[in-house]
Amino acid sequence: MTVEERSDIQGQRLLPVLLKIAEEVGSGAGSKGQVADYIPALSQVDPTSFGFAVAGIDGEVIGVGDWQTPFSIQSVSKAFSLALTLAGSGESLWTRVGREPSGDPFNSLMQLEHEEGIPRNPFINAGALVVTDRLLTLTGDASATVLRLLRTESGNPHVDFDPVVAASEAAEGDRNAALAHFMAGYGNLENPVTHVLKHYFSQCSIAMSCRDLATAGLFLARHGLRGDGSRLLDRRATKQINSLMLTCGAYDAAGEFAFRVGLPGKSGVGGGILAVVPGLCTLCVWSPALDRCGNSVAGVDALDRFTTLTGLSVF
Ligand SMILES: NC(=O)CC[C@H](N)C(=O)O
Repeated sequence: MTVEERSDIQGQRLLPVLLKIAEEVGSGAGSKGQVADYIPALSQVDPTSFGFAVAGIDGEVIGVGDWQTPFSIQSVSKAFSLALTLAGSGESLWTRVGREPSGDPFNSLMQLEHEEGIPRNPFINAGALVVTDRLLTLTGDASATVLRLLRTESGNPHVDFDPVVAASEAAEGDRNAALAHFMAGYGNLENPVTHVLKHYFSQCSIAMSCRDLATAGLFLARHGLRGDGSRLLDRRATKQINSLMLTCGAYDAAGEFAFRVGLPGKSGVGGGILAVVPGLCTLCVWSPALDRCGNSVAGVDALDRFTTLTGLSVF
């Protein structure tokens, strides 16, 4: 038996765990932390929202709370653009972006100057901009390629960009523009800054529910296999993405996330977190109130409790 064939998640067994977490954590969602307010579209989201979904590698999905409500996936999209880029161009990406935790905020410029335009990892904004740039060269339309993957793997053809969110990201995008121009100055972008930014903002604006995001991320739990059984990534690349999610997926709180949750995870300032139990399932939790590093307060708490209660962590 290979790891891909390990048993199903036995959703009925896990449902009481999710219900307990929804009661203990979800009921207090919004009481700690702040909803992202750098763009109006995100600041208007109800801070008390809480959803949690678990998707098994066989496709079974269970969830509680607002698990079917779409939210802005923001930086969770970075895991998918990285997967597509590694699938398309393999190892060559690693000459242009590093693999070490940054220890700095996700939109920091400081480190980029020290390291001469080579971002520390693909999950800080600078690194994600390089990944988007590569995907743009590879496909001609980076954000449409990410959207197509998310639609196909979630099985939901209605997953879409949110043009209002994308437009306000662009309107408030000076920091990301600075990062992109800076890297262009070091010769680390292949496409015009405006194109790269447009595709980056679009991929961040995609709206999805916990149900759809957990399902779409299952290739990370299936060692690279897509829902139809075809291969998106080889085992090695999938292992590498999961490893990066563990070490770099929660910005400058990645150490704290690994300490508490014990799983690869990627968070976004929309309040979503996608986590992976390799060989078994994916988890997606959403609650919009964030800590000072930009991670969902209730989301991290819920994942911490889930892995503790079930023993489903990589440790
Ligand atoms: N950490 C995030 O989710 C950041 C995404 C956001 N769109 C930005 O680029 O600032």
